[in-house]
Amino acid sequence: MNQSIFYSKIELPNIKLKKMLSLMTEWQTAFIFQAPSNNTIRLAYGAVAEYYFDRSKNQFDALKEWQSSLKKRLTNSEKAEAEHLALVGSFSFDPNSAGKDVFWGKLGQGYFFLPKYTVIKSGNNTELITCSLDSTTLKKESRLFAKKLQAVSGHPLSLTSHETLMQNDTALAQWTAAVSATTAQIKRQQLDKVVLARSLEANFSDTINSLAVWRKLTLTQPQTYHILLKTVNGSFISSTPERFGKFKENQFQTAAVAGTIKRGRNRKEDDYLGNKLLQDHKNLQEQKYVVETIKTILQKHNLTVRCSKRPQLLKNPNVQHLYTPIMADGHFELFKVLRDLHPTPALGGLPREKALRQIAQVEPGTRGLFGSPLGYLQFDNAGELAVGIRSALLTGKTAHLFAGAGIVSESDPQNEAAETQLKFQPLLRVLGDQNDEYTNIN
Ligand SMILES: C=C(O[C@@H]1C=C(C(=O)O)C=C[C@H]1O)C(=O)O
Repeated sequence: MNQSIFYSKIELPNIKLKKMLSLMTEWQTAFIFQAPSNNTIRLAYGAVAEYYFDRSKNQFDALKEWQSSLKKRLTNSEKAEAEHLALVGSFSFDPNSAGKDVFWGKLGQGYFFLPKYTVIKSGNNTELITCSLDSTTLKKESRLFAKKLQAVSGHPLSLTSHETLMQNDTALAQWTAAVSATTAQIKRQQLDKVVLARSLEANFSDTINSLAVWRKLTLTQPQTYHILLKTVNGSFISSTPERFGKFKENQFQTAAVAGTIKRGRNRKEDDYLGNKLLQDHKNLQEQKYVVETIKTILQKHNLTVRCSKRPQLLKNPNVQHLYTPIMADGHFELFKVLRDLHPTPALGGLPREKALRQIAQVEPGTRGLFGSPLGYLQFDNAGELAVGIRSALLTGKTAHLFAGAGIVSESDPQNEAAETQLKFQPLLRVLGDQNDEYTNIN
C-alpha cells in the first residue's frame, strides 16, 4: 500500500458558494471549514485516503504516524507546494469510552481523510487542489472537476421539509441526577470541575439536508466556526465558538472559553448580564481552571505564553461566555501539544483523569465527536482545529444534538439544564425551520 499520491494546484475563477455546496451533495465524504471572522472557506470532496481511529493507540500519535506515512507517498507532479494540502476531519472525545450509543457507528472513534479535491476560497481567490493515485489522469481529473463546479446548477438548498416531528428528551432527568451526583462528588473529593454533556434526539419528516443546515448556520451564527464533516456514517456539524488551536511553525494560538450566561433582550439587559458574568465567582472559577491548565501545558512544552489577566466576553446570538485568547510562541512538536491539551477543562474537567472517570460513570450517552478537536492539518503542520461543541450528528431524518456545561461545587442542576437547553437552540431552530429564505443564496 505504498502507492504514490500525486497532487496539483490550479487557480479557479470566482465561483459562487452555492455551486460549491450543490456539487457537494453528490459526495458521500466531504468537509467544510470556516473560521470566525475569516473570509476563507475550505471545502473538501471525496477521499483518496481515509483513517478511522481504533482503540489500540493514542489518537494523536496515530494521526501523526498516518500523516507521515502519507507524506512519504506524496509526489508533486505539478510543482504545487504541499503547504495547502491538508488532512481534514475530527478526533474523538475519547476513543476508549464504551460505545453506549450505537448511532455513532465507527465515526464516533474519530475520522480523518485526505481529500480528493480541496477548494480553498479566500475572498475573490479560489484554488483547487486535486489528489490522485494516477499521475496520467491527474490533470484531466482536475480540469473536469473545475468544469463541473462552474457548470453545476446551484439549486436551492431547501430546508422546507424539516418539520420537527418529535424531540426525545427522556435523558434529561437522568442528566440532572448526574449533575447532582457530580456536585456531591466535587464536595467530597479533590475534584474541582467536571463538564457533563447530554444529548437530545430530534426527528424530522424528511431527510435532513446537512449542507442547507450548514449554510443557514453561517447566516444565523455569524461569529462562530462552521464545520461540516460528511461521512458514510452521517454528518457531524458544529457551529462552535471555541478554538482548540490555530498553529504554524513556532506559534500556537488557543483560547479558554468557559462560563456562560444568556444574552439580553436589549442592549441594557445584555450589558447587565455580561457584567454579571464578568463578576460571577462560580463562572470566573470555572474559566480560570481552563486558562491555568492550558498555560501550564503550553509552558511544559517550552512555549512562551501570553494572555490577558482577565477574561473578556465572547457573544453569540444565544449565549455569552467568558473568554481568554491565549498565544504561545516557540518551537513545539504539534502532535504532542495536541495530545496534552485534549481535553481541556472546558470539556473534560479538573483534575483531568478523575473528571474523565466521573464523566464515564455518570454521563448518560457517548460523546463520540462531541467536544473533540476537528478541522484541518496541513502537511507542514500548520492548521486549525476547533472544539466540536454546539454540534449534532445528522443521520437520515434524525439529529442527535449535544450540549454540555461545566459543573463546579456551586452548580445548580436546573440552571445547568437551562444552560444546555440554550446551547441546543441555534441548531434546533435551524433544523426545525421551515422557512428557506436564508438558503436562497448566491
Ligand atoms: C460543553 C459546552 O460548552 C463548554 C462549557 C461552557 C460552560 O460550562 O460555561 C462554556 C463553553 C464551553 O467551553 C457546550 O456548549 O456544549
